[in-house]
Amino acid sequence: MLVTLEGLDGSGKTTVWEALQERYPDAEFTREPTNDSWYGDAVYRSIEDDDADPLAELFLYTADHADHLSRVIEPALERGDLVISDRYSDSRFAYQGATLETAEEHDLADPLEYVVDIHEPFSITPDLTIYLDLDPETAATRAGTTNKFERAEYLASVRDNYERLIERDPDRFVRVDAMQSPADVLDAVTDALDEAVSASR
Ligand SMILES: Nc1ncnc2c1ncn2[C@@H]1O[C@H](COP(=O)(O)OP(=O)(O)OP(=O)(O)O)[C@@H](O)[C@H]1O
Ligand SMILES: Cc1cn([C@H]2C[C@H](O)[C@@H](COP(=O)(O)O)O2)c(=O)[nH]c1=O
Repeated sequence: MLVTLEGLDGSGKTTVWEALQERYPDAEFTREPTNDSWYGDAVYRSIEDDDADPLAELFLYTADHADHLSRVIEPALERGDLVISDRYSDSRFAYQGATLETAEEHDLADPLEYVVDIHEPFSITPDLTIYLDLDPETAATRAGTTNKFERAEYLASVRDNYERLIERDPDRFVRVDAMQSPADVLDAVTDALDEAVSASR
């Protein structure tokens, strides 16, 4: 079973992902961008480059995703493991969808749909996606505005894209209010996860 954690920068995904490791010691915990491959290294270089071409950046993230799938996710799912990923393809749909929306050099009719279509032939849709919902201003403040993505105005359009994704596939998403205390957020995530894991047995 594949479970993903999604949300804006600073929404608390990594805090939750780390806490879940105690509760699910046998699960495969993983993340995107990956932090153990040269594909992930290339993505982190692009994140630091304010002038990166948005389409080139999309394909770097997508290359990292393809490697992540074949090297980590597919083998774990074949073993029957529970896989919990801190960010996954919805991050690309929401973030690169937003970046390409304002990219003057690339005139795509619907950038979010374009990014979804690129993934369609090879990617795996998560069984459950937990969306930590937070307003863009709080997200940018918590994230510390350390890279080009962590700005409230940009995060507002990323949030709109997450709403579109939830609307397209409401049964896959569980929305958790990320303004709650970390303990309450963790409780809500754990409830959703426990329920999905029991239902899959
Ligand atoms: N529920 C919460 N309430 C208040 N602060 C929180 C909460 N959850 C996490 N934080 C704090 O917000 C900051 C960002 O948290 P975290 O790194 O878990 O977010 P993230 O979604 O993984 O961010 P990013 O996508 O930028 O890596 C950290 O300082 C963390 O301690
Ligand atoms: C997977 C993925 C991530 N991003 C962005 C979101 C963040 O600002 C950075 C790094 O992620 P982290 O969780 O803060 O380490 O990358 C993106 O734009 N597109 C993606 O597919």
